[in-house]
Amino acid sequence: MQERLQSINLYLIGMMGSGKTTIGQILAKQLDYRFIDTDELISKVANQSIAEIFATEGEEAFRDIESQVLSQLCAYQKFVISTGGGIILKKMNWSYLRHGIIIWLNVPVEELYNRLKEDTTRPLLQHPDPLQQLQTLLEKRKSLYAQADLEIMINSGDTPEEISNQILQKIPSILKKQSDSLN
Ligand SMILES: Nc1ncnc2c1ncn2[C@@H]1O[C@H](COP(=O)(O)OP(=O)(O)OP(=O)(O)O)[C@@H](O)[C@H]1O
Ligand SMILES: O=C(O)C1=C[C@@H](O)[C@@H](O)[C@H](O)C1
Ligand SMILES: [Mg+2]
Repeated sequence: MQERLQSINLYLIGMMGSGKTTIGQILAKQLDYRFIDTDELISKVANQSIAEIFATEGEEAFRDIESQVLSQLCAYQKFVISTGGGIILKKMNWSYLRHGIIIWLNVPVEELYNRLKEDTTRPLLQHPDPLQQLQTLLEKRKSLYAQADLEIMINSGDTPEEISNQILQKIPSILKKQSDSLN
C-alpha cells in the first residue's frame, strides 16, 4: 500500500468530534507516515488554545492562520493531516487539500453530540443548544465535505481501529480513479 500511495498525503476532514485526530494518529502509524493536526499546530505556533484564538482574535483571523498552515503543510509528503472542522469553508483551502487524498469522516450528529457534550474546548459549540448547533453546522457544510475523494460513513460503535482499517481498504479504489482520470 505504501508503495502505491507514493508518499501522497492523506487529509482527514469532517465535523468537530468526528475523530479526525484520533483516527489520523492510528492511520499514520499503520502507514508509517508522520502525523500532524492543524488545530494542534496552530495552537502551538500561536501559543494559545483554539478557544483563546477565537476569543481574542476572532474566527476570521483563525481561518486565515488555518489557511496559511495548510498551504505550508501541503509542500511535505508522507503525512496524515487531521484538519480543523471548518477547513472546508475557504475555497482556497481546497486547492491545497487536492494535493493529497481527502477523506471525510461522516458521523451522525447525535453521535457527535454524545462525544462532545462534556467538552468545553470547541468554541463553536459554546451555545445554548449544542445539538441544534451541530445540526445547523452540518447542514451548512455537508455539500462541502461531500467533495472529498472518499466518504467514510461511521456508525456509533465503530472503533477507531475499524475505521482506520476501512480507510486503508478503500484507498486503492481512489488511487485507481485518480490514475484512470490521468489516462
Ligand atoms: N470511533 C470512535 N468511537 C468513539 N469515540 C471516538 C471515536 N473517534 C473519536 N472518538 C472520541 O470522540 C472525541 C472527539 O474525537 P477527535 O478529537 O479525534 O475528533 P476531531 O474530529 O479531531 O475533532 P475536532 O475537529 O474538534 O478537532 C474524542 O473524545 C475521541 O476519543
Ligand atoms: O468546526 C469548526 O469550525 C472548528 C473545528 C475545530 O477543529 C477547530 O478548528 C475550531 O474549533 C473550529
Ligand atoms: Mg481534532
